[in-house]
Amino acid sequence: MDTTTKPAVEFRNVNYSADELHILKNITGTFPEGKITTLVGPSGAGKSTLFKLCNGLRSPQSGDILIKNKSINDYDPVELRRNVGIALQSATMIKGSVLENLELPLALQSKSIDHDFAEELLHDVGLQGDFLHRNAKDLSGGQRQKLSIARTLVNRPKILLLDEITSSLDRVSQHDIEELIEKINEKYGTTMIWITHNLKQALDIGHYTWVMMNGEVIETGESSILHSPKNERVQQFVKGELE
Ligand SMILES: Nc1ncnc2c1ncn2[C@@H]1O[C@H](COP(=O)(O)OP(=O)(O)OP(=O)(O)O)[C@@H](O)[C@H]1O
Repeated sequence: MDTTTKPAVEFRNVNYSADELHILKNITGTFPEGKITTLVGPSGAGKSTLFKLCNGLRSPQSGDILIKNKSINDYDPVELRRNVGIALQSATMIKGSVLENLELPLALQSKSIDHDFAEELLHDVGLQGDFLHRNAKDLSGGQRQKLSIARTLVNRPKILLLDEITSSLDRVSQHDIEELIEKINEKYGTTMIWITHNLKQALDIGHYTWVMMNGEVIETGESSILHSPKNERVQQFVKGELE
């Protein structure tokens, strides 16, 4: 892993269990600041659970998670949400306009969004300003995902967690979103952690990768390790022999 870049997120011996299941086992590692790191691994490896620990939805039984060198335990929930945004595969919308959806993170803090800022956010994700007054339910899947990403940018998070954000999209929209994430990463230096089942995407877009299996981090490094992994189980995984 990169030793020259500061970590945006650091896991130190993190263990997490639920219902007597040891889901994350002694996770140690860093997600470098300003880089895109992909999180890959078979279904049930613990990838989404790791995200829930990063944004405070779950707490580990032991170990520590540092966000920008400060223990996650020392963040209040609003400060944590401002620093760590999340976008999900489902890109869930509330009933109403694009503007109302974009405003949601601020509405939760009883604030409204500045119109110019709303247009700038749409522009950042490649949507025209006149989308603001459209009904969110009329958007295509790709447009909904762009809006969902714009919504996570309202708080200008330093870290963005992306959970399978392209897996329900067609190839063109998928490519659009990949370009968009690269653009945001370059423009704002946002650290991205991206769960994907698409290894080509991990190779094309990710600077670094973590390979997880059965709650453990098995191999990490530059994304190119996916071309020739050292670990035998990771070799099987990249050949598609593990589900
Ligand atoms: N609250 C919970 N109680 C019990 N088991 C859980 C809980 N949350 C997750 N698990 C289990 O922990 C394991 C890891 O789940 P997780 O969703 O993190 O995996 P994943 O790598 O994201 O999988 P996928 O790629 O299929 O989304 C799974 O076996 C899951 O069933």
